[in-house]
Amino acid sequence: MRYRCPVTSDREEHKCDRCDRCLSVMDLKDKVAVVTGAAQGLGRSFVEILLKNGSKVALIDVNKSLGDELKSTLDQEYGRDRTEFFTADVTSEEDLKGALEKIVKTFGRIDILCNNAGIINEKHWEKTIAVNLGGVVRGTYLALEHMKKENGGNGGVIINISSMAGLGPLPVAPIYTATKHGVVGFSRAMAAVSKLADYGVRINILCPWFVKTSLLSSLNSEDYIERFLPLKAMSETMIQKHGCLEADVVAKAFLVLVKDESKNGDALMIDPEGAVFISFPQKAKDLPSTPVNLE
Ligand SMILES: NC(=O)C1=CN([C@@H]2O[C@H](COP(=O)(O)OP(=O)(O)OC[C@H]3O[C@@H](n4cnc5c(N)ncnc54)[C@H](O)[C@@H]3O)[C@@H](O)[C@H]2O)C=CC1
Ligand SMILES: CCCCCC(=O)/C=C/[C@H]1C=CC(=O)[C@@H]1CCCCCCC(=O)O
Repeated sequence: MRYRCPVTSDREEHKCDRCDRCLSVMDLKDKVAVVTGAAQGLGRSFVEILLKNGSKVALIDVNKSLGDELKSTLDQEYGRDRTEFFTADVTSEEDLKGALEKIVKTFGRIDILCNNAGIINEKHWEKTIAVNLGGVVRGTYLALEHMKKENGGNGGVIINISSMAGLGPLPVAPIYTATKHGVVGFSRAMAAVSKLADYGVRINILCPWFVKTSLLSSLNSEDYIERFLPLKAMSETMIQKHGCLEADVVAKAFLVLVKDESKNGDALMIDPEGAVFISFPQKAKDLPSTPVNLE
């Protein structure tokens, strides 16, 4: 079917502010993407939408059995050369550094990184900080070494998965809330660094509402929310009132952040009513517009 602009209905060259022709849209064909926490849930949905858009995808997860199982499933649907699975713990510098080096050796480059691995554990809260915030920081820093133009990289985009708990309090999980707020702040700051240092890498944030995955069951278990268990009814009420998202719907919002090359330092919130870009308080002061050499 011939292309028709959704805004102007034009079929020829034109100017508008929404369609793929006019928006600077990243072509995902033959790009190399990396997804952490890829073996199930949202990570699996991000892997699948990237494959459907023509990318090659490196899957990283600490769960070897689930990762091997998914790799085998994807081989049958997309062919063996479109994906690779690497067992790695995002809290380990050695693991994640090694995995990214193997990925560059295998696929030759990294164009897209999704720091998705995350847990809810208010009992062992130091682990939650290590995975949800430490893992995002580590993945961002390690991938930038391969992606930034000053290192001979091709640039690209990093999508860090926060949560709506990165924008407001989730009382049943205060440490989870803190880590997700940290992901928002860190990612927006690194997006500014990338712009100032001319890395050529966009860094964006995805903030989903409750999604039907295995993580959600953590909110009902004393093993994971411990002293906040009496508050679990709050989350149940929110889910009953507003509903729960499907992972493949969240993946469509993820794709917007990947493809729209005008987005850097932007946070996209998605809940059952839809997706909206978050407007943050105006910057306290204007950032310098000229690139700064950080070496
Ligand atoms: N499910 C939900 O309601 C929401 C989830 N999120 C976020 O989305 C991301 C994905 O969550 P879900 O898919 O729901 O969870 P999930 O539990 O279904 O999948 C998470 C994956 O991450 C992996 N993982 C955990 N720790 C790891 C580590 N140290 N190293 C490597 N891999 C590790 C797990 O093995 C698992 O395969 C998380 O960052 C979560 O905080 C955000 C908002 C809502
Ligand atoms: C298991 C992960 C839970 C994901 C859903 C979630 O984090 C929900 C959080 C909400 C619960 C109470 C809140 O206050 C949280 C959301 C606050 C959203 C704030 C929206 C900000 C804005 O509209 O600009």
